[in-house]
Amino acid sequence: MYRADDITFDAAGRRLLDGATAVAVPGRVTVLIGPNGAGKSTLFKVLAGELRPRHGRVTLAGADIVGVPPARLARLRAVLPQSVHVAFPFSVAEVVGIGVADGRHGQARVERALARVELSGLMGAAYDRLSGGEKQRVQLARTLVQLEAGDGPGYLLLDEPTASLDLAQQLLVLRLMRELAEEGVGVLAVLHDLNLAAMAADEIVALKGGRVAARGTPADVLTNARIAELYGITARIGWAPSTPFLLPQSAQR
Ligand SMILES: Nc1ncnc2c1ncn2[C@@H]1O[C@H](COP(=O)(O)OP(=O)(O)OP(=O)(O)O)[C@@H](O)[C@H]1O
Repeated sequence: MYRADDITFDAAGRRLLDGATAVAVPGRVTVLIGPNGAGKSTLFKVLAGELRPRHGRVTLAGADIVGVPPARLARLRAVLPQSVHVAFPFSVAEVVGIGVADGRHGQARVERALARVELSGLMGAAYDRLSGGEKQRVQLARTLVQLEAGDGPGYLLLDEPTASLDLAQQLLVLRLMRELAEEGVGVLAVLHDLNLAAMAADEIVALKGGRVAARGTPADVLTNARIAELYGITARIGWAPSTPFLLPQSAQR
């Protein structure tokens, strides 16, 4: 398992995370939700090894990731951050194959990954000319190549992977997350959209004020009381058929 346990993180004299725990489990999809400023991206960056916690540990298969060499870490887990800046005029295929395009195998992996995100037609296109949503799917394809070239199914961390995608592409990403989990990958994603979270997640972890406010199945977590506590709104909750969906109603006064 890939665990961030009891994480406390401070910045600029503020406690951004306060004893938060999140776990990516092979074969399962875990989704982090919570209001703006809850600490989701901070916890994500701690998990990814980008930020060092003040207290708590991040471990992969029992080993503290601090001691895992970066090249080994890259073969065990792939990370899709919220935004990626590509400074050079690379083609789509070059971005997708960054770091792992080893000859014929690399080329085949790049082609497979682009087909999975339905962007085969853009293989030779200039990355910097793509739309925001296309860039996001190209970056997702990059993580697929990285996982395929890695040691074992591995783990995939996604920060807001559906942020600039239309409805069809959101569903594509959800379907990919599920397929990867079925292939044994441990998937952990930050999602804002609670309906997408309900559709995607085996387990939801809800953060508020840097603490875990709730965790469990979508049906456990997405209740009226929790939604009010987390977001200060009321919501109408329906079922489709056993997955909850939410219609936000009004801010609580
Ligand atoms: N380096 C930093 N220094 C000071 N405060 C920070 C720093 N990084 C984040 N914060 C603050 O920490 C809080 C949590 O930020 P974070 O980005 O983790 O929240 P989030 O849950 O991902 O929010 P959002 O949904 O808006 O993306 C916010 O109030 C943010 O302003």
